[in-house]
Amino acid sequence: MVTVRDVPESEIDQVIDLTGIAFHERVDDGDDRERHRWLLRGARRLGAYEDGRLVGFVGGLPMRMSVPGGSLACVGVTDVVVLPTHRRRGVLSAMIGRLYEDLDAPLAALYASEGAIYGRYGFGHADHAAQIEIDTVRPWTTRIEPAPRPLRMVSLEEAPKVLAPLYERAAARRPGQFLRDEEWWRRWVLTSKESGDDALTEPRVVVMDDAGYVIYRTKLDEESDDLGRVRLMELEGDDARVEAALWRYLASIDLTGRIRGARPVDDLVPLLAADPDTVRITRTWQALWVRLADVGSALQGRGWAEPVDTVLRIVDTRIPANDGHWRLRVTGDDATCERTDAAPDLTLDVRELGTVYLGDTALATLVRAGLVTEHAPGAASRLDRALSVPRAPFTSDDF
Ligand SMILES: CC(=O)SCCNC(=O)CCNC(=O)[C@H](O)C(C)(C)COP(=O)(O)OP(=O)(O)OC[C@H]1O[C@@H](n2cnc3c(N)ncnc32)[C@H](O)[C@@H]1OP(=O)(O)O
Repeated sequence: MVTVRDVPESEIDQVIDLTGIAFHERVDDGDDRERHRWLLRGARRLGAYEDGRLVGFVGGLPMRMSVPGGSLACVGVTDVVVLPTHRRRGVLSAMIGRLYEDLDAPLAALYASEGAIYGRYGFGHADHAAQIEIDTVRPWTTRIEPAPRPLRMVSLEEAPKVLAPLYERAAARRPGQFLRDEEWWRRWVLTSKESGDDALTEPRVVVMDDAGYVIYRTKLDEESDDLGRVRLMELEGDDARVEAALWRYLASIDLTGRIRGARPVDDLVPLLAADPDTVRITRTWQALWVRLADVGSALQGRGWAEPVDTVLRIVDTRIPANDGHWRLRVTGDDATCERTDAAPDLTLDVRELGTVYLGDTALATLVRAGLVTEHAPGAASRLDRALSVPRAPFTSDDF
């Protein structure tokens, strides 16, 4: 018989060993394990136990996510694992059920190892990422004049303080970003570990003071005579000229001939490049999944692009407090979302609400796909106009 309960701090190493088995990873003693311990110490830890032995785990990180017009508390769901000997017996469902009993944030979010898993728990894919590759073998220039201000390389020690205000501004402009404290910067972002590629250098940080920054790693191609590569981790600029200067800097790094990185789908670089043939989007993928844990607070807590007054029939089989009719009324800067008995304009599963919440996918497209029912003609398009965001949502942090 499997039971679900909190995992004490003393058992964190057992959790890490379990994740190694489920994710097919080596978990050596060392920096990676210490980093993982740190992450789990700060998490809500739910374990599934059989005869006192840990057979499943779900972690919940207390995070804060940028949403249109501000930020909201969000549980970052991580390290979801079940021992291979116990799979497909409902262990994950039991752990998620327990997690949902006392989620203390309007939102939950996760990265899915497989897209087929989390829709049933009310998560919808909420943003996309694009893999951008830039050929920089020949001199690379931009169509606009890059900001002429100097760039300086900053040590990893100094970086969190310098980058924090720049990142906060960037997160305020773009939904889907997680706010960071100094420890998160040091242990999670600016770390030489977990790059997924041992040949990559530690992160390099280059800043244009009070305007933008780039974090990247580099790697020489030892198997061929090709030039090395720049692995872009983050690039944020307050305006296009600052971004142009940062891209041009990356393109000019000696002994490298290619830049590669995961970027927002509306990244400016394909437009900025003087020779657009040098920039390729090699693939796009669904990145973060979002779950509205508390529909009322999540809808009330985000900013809206236009006034709207609509009734939604939300179907939520896992969190009953969300299930039912909700009236969303947005006037000026004020938004209310309350229960109602009124007839709905739209009927949708809470999963679909996660998909449209950050402005990534249009509700009208979900109506077209037969996933949302529109009772009042035009209701989806009206809500889409209110949901719309000036920049595509994107998430830099992986967890
Ligand atoms: C945020 C993250 O950490 S993502 C990482 C997820 N973890 C992994 O990929 C590691 C390897 N896999 C595992 O550890 C496990 O197989 C898990 C966690 C994915 C699933 O755990 P299980 O205990 O087997 O899931 P459980 O038995 O509760 O299944 C619940 C439902 O999900 C379905 N399901 C579970 N895993 C999958 C999957 N990989 N693909 C499709 N459906 C799945 C089951 O069929 C079941 O469906 P039903 O409710 O219609 O009957």
